[in-house]
Amino acid sequence: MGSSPSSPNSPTPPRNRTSIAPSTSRNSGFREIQLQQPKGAQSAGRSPAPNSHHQQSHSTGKRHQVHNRMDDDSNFSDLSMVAGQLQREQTKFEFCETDQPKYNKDDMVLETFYHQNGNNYSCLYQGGERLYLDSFQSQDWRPFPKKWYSEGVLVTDRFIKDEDLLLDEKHNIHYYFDRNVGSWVQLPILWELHSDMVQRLLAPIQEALPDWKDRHDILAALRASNYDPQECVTTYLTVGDHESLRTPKNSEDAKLLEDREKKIKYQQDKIEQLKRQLDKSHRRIEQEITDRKIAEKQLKELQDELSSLEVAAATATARMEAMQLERPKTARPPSARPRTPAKMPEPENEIDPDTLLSLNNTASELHKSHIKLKRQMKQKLGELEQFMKQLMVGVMKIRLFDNSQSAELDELKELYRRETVQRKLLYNKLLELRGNIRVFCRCRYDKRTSCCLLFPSDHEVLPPGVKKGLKFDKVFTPESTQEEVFEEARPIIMSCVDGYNVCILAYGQTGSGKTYTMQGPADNPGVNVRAIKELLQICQEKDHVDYTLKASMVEIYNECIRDLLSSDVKTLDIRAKGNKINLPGMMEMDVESLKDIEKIIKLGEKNRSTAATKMNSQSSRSHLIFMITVEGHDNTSGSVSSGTLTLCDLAGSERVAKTEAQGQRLVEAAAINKSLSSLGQVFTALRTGQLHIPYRNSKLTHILQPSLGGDAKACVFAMVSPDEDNLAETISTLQFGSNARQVALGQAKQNVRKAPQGTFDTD
Ligand SMILES: Nc1ncnc2c1ncn2[C@@H]1O[C@H](COP(=O)(O)OP(=O)(O)OP(=O)(O)O)[C@@H](O)[C@H]1O
Repeated sequence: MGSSPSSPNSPTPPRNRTSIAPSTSRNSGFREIQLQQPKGAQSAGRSPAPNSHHQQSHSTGKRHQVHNRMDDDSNFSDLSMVAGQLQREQTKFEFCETDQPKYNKDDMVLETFYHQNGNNYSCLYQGGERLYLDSFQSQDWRPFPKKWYSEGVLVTDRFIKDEDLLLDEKHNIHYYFDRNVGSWVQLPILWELHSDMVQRLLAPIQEALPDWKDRHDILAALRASNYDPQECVTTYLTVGDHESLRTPKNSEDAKLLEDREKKIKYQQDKIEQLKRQLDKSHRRIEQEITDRKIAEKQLKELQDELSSLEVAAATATARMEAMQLERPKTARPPSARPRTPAKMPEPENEIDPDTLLSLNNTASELHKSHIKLKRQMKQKLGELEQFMKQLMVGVMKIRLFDNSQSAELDELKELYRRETVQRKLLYNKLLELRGNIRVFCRCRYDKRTSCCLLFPSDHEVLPPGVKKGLKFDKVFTPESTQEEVFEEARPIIMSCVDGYNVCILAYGQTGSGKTYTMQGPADNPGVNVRAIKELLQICQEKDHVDYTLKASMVEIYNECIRDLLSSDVKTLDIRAKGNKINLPGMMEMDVESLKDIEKIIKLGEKNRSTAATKMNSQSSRSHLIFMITVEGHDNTSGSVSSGTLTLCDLAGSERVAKTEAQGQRLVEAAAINKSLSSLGQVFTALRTGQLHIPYRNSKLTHILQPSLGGDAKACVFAMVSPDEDNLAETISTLQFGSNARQVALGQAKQNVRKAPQGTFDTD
């Protein structure tokens, strides 16, 4: 929409004020105009009051500086006269921007702008900004065009006070009660900053976090925390960086997310690098310790050798001295020996002087080698000492490095954790912006027939004979694979682990491929098995959280809920506890692996076909609902989260007339039609923001209430046939999907609490 008004407050007629009259203003330069509304006058076409109780209390509330004089009948004729004159003459007003009244900074003022072309608009003025309401139906506030200052008259109606405001908690939207027309009007988000209520909530946050100055940021965080200041502060402290609490601009969300992911990747790489360095240092320390052990061993060997040499030297010296003492006289110098050997035999213990000489030489050699060894030993000891010193310095250095690295590692881990939290916040924000209900269209593959539908883009389907294509979050053509289909549903599985109620359902006429998409053949499974596999994998990856998964399976046949996991396929009742649903006595089975799930699905299918045979019905005539509750106990924070994944294969949506159903088939068809049209009504009520959502109109919508309300995320598959013969059903399915796609659920709420509590209670 452009900046200039497309139309006045139309299709809603302008306010039904019958007269206006100028009077003198308190503020110079502003023409104060008194308004009068005749008794019983109502502005037709205004949105209905969301809460009649509030309406009543406000309509009797006190007025603030209002120039309306509702009871002053004496002005009536004067005012009528001036209004008539204004409209007749198409007055060229002289009012200009500088003429506006001097309101206080935080005043929130409701005004009416009377355009010279005869239309009038509700305006809001606050802190220098003025907005006008372009259409009551869309509640679309736009900046007040500057040129209008010379094209009409602005009239101060009233100052909006806290008691005039109403917070619609489901949608987090503030309304104010427009007493002049007796209806509620949505406030633009940023005006909340000026409401007394929001200011009261801002005060404790600013007191707790004085560094957090940007009030727009705080408001965004408050909205994200459901207006709970305590939760807002806790989130800020958990995340540790208020950047993450900023509501990013829609167009920048994806980029922000990408940046965060890059940062996380960078930090993960750095952690890896540090880990590698740490490993290297540990290996170095180990090597040095081994070297030291070898050196110590060598030293010990040298010492042993030295001591044995010392012993040998001492023994030799002693023997030599003893011999010298015993034979001093018998020993002769070699020169004195006779040239011919003497005939007399040598006495037995007389030692040959040569031997003595050689022994002497040996002793002196030994002595020399002893001295040499001692020297070497001393040198080696000095070297070893030096080496030990170096080793100690090395070990110290490595220890220091180790400490600093582990500190850095801790810091990086903390950063990583923060980034992950921020990524999650952004991711949820992105999902919210995309809408908590995502609707996909899938056209079944059929080799017997060509496809009658056109697919102008990945997001549009154009049936033959229809001028404008119907838009979806994604369109899957007959050639799309089961993997591609699941890829689009995958992101919400993560949300289930985080404590959100999540629902995936397939809607469409019989034979359009609902069961193929949800269940799929064994060798090419559909969304159900892939979703549960993903769920189990995510749960396994989070090692600080203990998860308990429980599965249950029910079918709704002729408005009767049957427990497919109980041996006697008993029927169940629904009990409601607020937004939560109990199915007393419903069988729940523990799930730890994919095998458990396969067994459960097999058991459910067996019981389903047995029940169908007994009832003489077909299984496709009932809605199949498979529920997995995921309860997580966080060992670090002690919090308990609980989410439910609901997988729903709806019964065929074909019309009774077309199937020419009779007897039991007619009863079945009527029950299916009732529940599917209730589902449509729920989507319509959510889309139009009705206060009452008719969940209880059918067992199907009642069971799905926790997954379709304001605190859930859902994926709807609108399944269509490629065959032209089924065109009427195809268009009806596409319209159903398109209707569901326009549903804007409120901010999804995480089910995180202190004490365990199941969404689907079986007691
Ligand atoms: N994308 C596809 N590729 C190949 N075959 C498909 C595809 N979609 C459906 N089929 C086949 O079309 C037939 C009908 O599909 P399916 O049983 O899933 O329809 P349905 O909508 O669940 O019907 P019902 O409402 O009766 O349960 C099956 O034989 C199925 O194998």
